[in-house]
Amino acid sequence: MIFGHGFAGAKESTIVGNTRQEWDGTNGKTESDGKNFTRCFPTAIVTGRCKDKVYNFVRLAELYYVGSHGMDIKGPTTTSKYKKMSELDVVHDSKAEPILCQPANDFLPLIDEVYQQLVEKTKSTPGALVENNKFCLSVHFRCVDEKKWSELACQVKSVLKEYPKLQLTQGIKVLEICPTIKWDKGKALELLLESLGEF
Ligand SMILES: O=P(O)(O)OC[C@H]1O[C@H](O[C@H]2O[C@H](CO)[C@@H](O)[C@H](O)[C@H]2O)[C@H](O)[C@@H](O)[C@@H]1O
Repeated sequence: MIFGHGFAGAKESTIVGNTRQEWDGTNGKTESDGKNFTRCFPTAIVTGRCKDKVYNFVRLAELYYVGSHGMDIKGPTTTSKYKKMSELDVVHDSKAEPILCQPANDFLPLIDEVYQQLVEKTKSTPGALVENNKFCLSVHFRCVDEKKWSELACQVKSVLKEYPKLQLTQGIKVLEICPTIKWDKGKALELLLESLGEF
C-alpha cells in the first residue's frame, strides 16, 4: 500500500495505491517519476514484508517504509520538503536509520528462535519456504504439493503451540506468524499521519 499525504489537492491524507503500482519502469513509471512524486507528497510503502527487503526493491531514500505488517516504521533518509526528520519523534538505530516506531522490538529474539525451529520442522516438506520478515515470519506453501498442505500446517502449529505470544494467520498460499500485539498496518498508518500532521 502506498499513501501520499495531500495527494491531488485533497485536504486529508489519501491512500493512492498499492504495491502493484511499482516504479520499476514496466508500467511507464520510472524511478525518476517516483522521486518527483515523493518530493511533492510524503509517501509510504506499507507491507507485510521485511522493510529492508522492500527498500532493496525500491531504493528510494525519500520514502517512509512500513514493514513487518506495520511493526517496523522507518522515515526518509533524505530531508523532506515538509518536515525535517528531526522534528518528528525519531530514534536512530545502529545503522543510523531514522526509526519512527518498532512496537514489537521485545519479540526479536523469540522470532529468531521460532524461525530456526520452523526451518528445522518444515525441512521434510519439499517446497516449503520459511521467510524471516524481522518482526514476523512467513511459511510459504505455493511450491508445496497440495496433498502435503495439511501436514505442513500441522508442523507449523506444533512449533507454535509452545509460543502462545505468537499468532498464526493465513494469506495467499502463505502462513503468517506475528506477535500478538494490538498493532497492525492501520495503526502504523495512523501513527504516520499523526506524526506528519498538516503541512
Ligand atoms: O505486502 P503484503 O501485501 O502485506 O504481503 C506480505 C507478504 O508478501 C510476500 O508474499 C507475497 O508474495 C509472495 C511471492 O513473492 C506470494 O507467494 C505470497 O502469496 C504473497 O503474500 C512475502 O513473501 C511474505 O513474507 C509477506 O508476508
